Amino acid sequence: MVFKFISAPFSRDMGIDLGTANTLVYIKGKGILIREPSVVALDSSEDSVLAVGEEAKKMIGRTPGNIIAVRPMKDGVIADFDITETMIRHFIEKAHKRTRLVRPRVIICVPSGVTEVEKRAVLDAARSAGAREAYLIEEPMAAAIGAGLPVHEPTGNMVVDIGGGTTEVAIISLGGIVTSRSIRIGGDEMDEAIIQYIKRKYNLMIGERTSEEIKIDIGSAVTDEPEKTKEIRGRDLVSGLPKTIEVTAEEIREALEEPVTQIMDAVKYTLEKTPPELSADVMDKGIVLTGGGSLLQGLDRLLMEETQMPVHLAEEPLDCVVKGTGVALEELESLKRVLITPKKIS
Ligand SMILES: Nc1ncnc2c1ncn2[C@@H]1O[C@H](COP(=O)(O)OP(=O)(O)OP(=O)(O)O)[C@@H](O)[C@H]1O
Repeated sequence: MVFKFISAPFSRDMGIDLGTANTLVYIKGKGILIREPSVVALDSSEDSVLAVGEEAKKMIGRTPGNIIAVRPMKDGVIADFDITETMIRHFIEKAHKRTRLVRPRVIICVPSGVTEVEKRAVLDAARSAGAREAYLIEEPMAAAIGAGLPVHEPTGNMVVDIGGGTTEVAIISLGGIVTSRSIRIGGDEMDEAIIQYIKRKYNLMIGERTSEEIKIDIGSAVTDEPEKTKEIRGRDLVSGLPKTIEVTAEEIREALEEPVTQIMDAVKYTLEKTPPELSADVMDKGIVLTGGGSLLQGLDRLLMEETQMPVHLAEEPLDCVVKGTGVALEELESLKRVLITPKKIS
């Protein structure tokens, strides 16, 4: 007997977490298919795109004069619209294996601080990249949905999403954001703080990638192993030559103190502005941390000490936002209320 497999038709509707550091794409019915750095490499002499994503990230800080590696979403806003559009188009096409037969519905997650002009720009980029309908969802809402919080219930849910460029703090109840605060401090700022610290203390210049590695390997908000060390390489600012030094976990904790304190202050500020009934709910259920920055060692513990509230790190914090856009896609009709732009574009 010959079996004939007929592939079930599946919708290519997609959710995109357009992050400062990483872009993730969720395809309805399939899950997360793309997870790549939000970086585009350009050849400035020919004005052409050389690489997008992982391949482009490898070029950061290592490019010859005519090639530039750009992060179009620096600081949680669209720093360069044309390049952002190129990046969105690339990821949409990649997720569709470069077929252009299906015009998908797309939900894009943007930081809550973006301006109306930027929102329109993202929608236009999605449309020109082939979307049939495009919607926007705010990052803290997507993060809360993705972390499995009951956002529709009449109860206070607090989410702190620490991304690359921004930290978004929000209290959500009944499908809406009641109080929120968005600051331009996130993982990137932590990397920068490490660069500045090493420069000040050791007269050594290190690059963004090295500094991110230091943060991930030995960085912390409160450290249990202050003596732990890491060897790092950079350029001596006096001799101009390459040099290797050792830094301790305690030094890196000190370097990260300022951005970490700013995140703590943003959470406390939001709690102060929260209506009492909702803060009582948060007191019971706790604060949920999402986003890659929340993986900084000891950050959850410090937040617990500073707020005297329970703090939970979401499962797979880097994926919460895109998972939230995925849920929004699956339940588009009932969730339209939480989408910023319910009006379809076509
Ligand atoms: N284990 C870790 N410890 C500390 N930081 C980490 C860890 N893993 C990832 N990060 C940091 O998380 C950040 C990226 O997080 P994420 O992908 O959630 O941000 P994003 O969604 O791209 O940014 P945004 O939300 O600002 O648009 C980077 O700064 C990265 O260095």
